[in-house]
Amino acid sequence: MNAVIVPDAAEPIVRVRGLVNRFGDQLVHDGLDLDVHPGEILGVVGGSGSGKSVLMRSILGLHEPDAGAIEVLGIDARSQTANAHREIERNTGVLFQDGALFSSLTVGENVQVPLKEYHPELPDSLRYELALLKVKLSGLPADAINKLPSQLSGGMRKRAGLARALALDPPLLFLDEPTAGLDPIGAAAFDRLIRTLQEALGLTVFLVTHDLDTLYAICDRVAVLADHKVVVCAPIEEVERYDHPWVQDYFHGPRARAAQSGHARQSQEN
Ligand SMILES: Nc1ncnc2c1ncn2[C@@H]1O[C@H](COP(=O)(O)OP(=O)(O)OP(=O)(O)O)[C@@H](O)[C@H]1O
Repeated sequence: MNAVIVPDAAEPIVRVRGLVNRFGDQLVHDGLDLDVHPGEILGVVGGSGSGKSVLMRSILGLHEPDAGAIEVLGIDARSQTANAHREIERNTGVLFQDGALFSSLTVGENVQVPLKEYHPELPDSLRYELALLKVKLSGLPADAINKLPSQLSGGMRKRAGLARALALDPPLLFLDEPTAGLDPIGAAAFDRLIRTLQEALGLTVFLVTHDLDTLYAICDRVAVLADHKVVVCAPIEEVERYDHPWVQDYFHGPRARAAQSGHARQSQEN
């Protein structure tokens, strides 16, 4: 039986060392190092094709890297054993970009998929109640539980995906561009939801994003992928000042100025 792992507060919850990924002649990662600290929201940014998704998939054991070491909650993610794979799956929730819900299952049935897999001993009624709790926790109305994904808006589908990611109470949550495709008000609400859940549940969050507002609003640290590695990983105020062409373009372009002034305005209001 795979149990929930309580993260060691003194150790990185994810540790990546010397990661190498290539596809044919194309080098994606070349000696990439990264630590994710317990209890933080880490934003991962980088240009299109810089390898954010491949990094996330490598950490989750969904992609086999060419070289390097990856530890997740003390488990060797590169170990080929089925038990290591299940331990990681049991302790991580993942929200993929499109929600990745089963289209023929209702929201409630989708949320119950991991519960059925890891807790087959639970009676159906209790599994339903647990799914309902996660649906509500994710900010959906209770009646969404009986709807099919096609009956929901894009934002609601993301919330349903989040409910499923939280089904097993994982200590570690991976979010792949959670605000992509949402309008600015919906995106800000989703950011707030992630921060609230992270604080209430003590989660660690690995968040791949292009959304500058998200970085300013909720990320404790930001890791920038460029030149096949993490060139800087620090609180956003430090990252903004980092002397690297991509970082300077990204954090000092017109969109960044809008996000920064919005963030400053919000901080003043609070
Ligand atoms: N299975 C694969 N086969 C071949 N090439 C791949 C595969 N997966 C990813 N790549 C390549 O690896 C590079 C990094 O891809 P990845 O999806 O990680 O980028 P990303 O930083 O997430 O980009 P985006 O911001 O556009 O989503 C890209 O050039 C991509 O084409």
